[in-house]
Amino acid sequence: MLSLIHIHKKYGSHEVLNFSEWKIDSGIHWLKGGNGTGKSTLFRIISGQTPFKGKVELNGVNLKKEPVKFRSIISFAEAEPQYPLFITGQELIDFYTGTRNAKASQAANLADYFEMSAFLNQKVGGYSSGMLKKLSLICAFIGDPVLYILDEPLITIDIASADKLYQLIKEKAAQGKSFLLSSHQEVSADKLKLDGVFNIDDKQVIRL
Ligand SMILES: Nc1ncnc2c1ncn2[C@@H]1O[C@H](COP(=O)(O)OP(=O)(O)OP(=O)(O)O)[C@@H](O)[C@H]1O
Repeated sequence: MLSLIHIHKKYGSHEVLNFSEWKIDSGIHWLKGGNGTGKSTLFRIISGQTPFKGKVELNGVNLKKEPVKFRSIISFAEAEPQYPLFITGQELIDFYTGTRNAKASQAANLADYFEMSAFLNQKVGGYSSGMLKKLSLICAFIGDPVLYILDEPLITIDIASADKLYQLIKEKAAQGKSFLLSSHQEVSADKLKLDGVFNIDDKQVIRL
């Protein structure tokens, strides 16, 4: 499903990632690693958000050769989402719905599911960190991508929302969708059956 070949990533002279190959099949995958080991960097590479050396392919679609097609089949939720403070949640959702050719009803259902509907006409600048995170998760689930990349999806959201997120991931995975998750908290096996657990160590991605 996803393959990364000969990946090199530096910020200035600071090399963060350097490995020859990482391949994963479809399923739910969890990426571990201490602070600053490169999890977010790896996710940004796969989602086409940062320049890198190497090759990334998802279901045979090459990120560098077909960037628009590639981006249309992935969804990425940042660990710490940042949006212009003056837009409303609804405006952001409408943007995602439009660019992903999704139905407005899908976003409305997601907003209801995460109990965000009442806040969507407020400006994002007034949101709490948990509300902002839930908005980013709603946006990530808009459309019909192949792979969902959720960077630290559990931070700042309450327990009920985390359980809802687990449920949604399970439903999507049952439909054949794949997930790449990072979390400093343990993902308990009774909540989510993981197909792969990986660690970033010494610039490499290692299966645990
Ligand atoms: N935009 C950037 N410019 C310069 N250095 C960066 C940038 N982004 C990340 N880094 C550096 O790259 C390294 C990896 O950072 P990254 O955010 O990918 O780690 P992480 O594993 O996600 O960390 P955490 O668990 O703390 O969120 C760190 O040393 C960080 O300082």
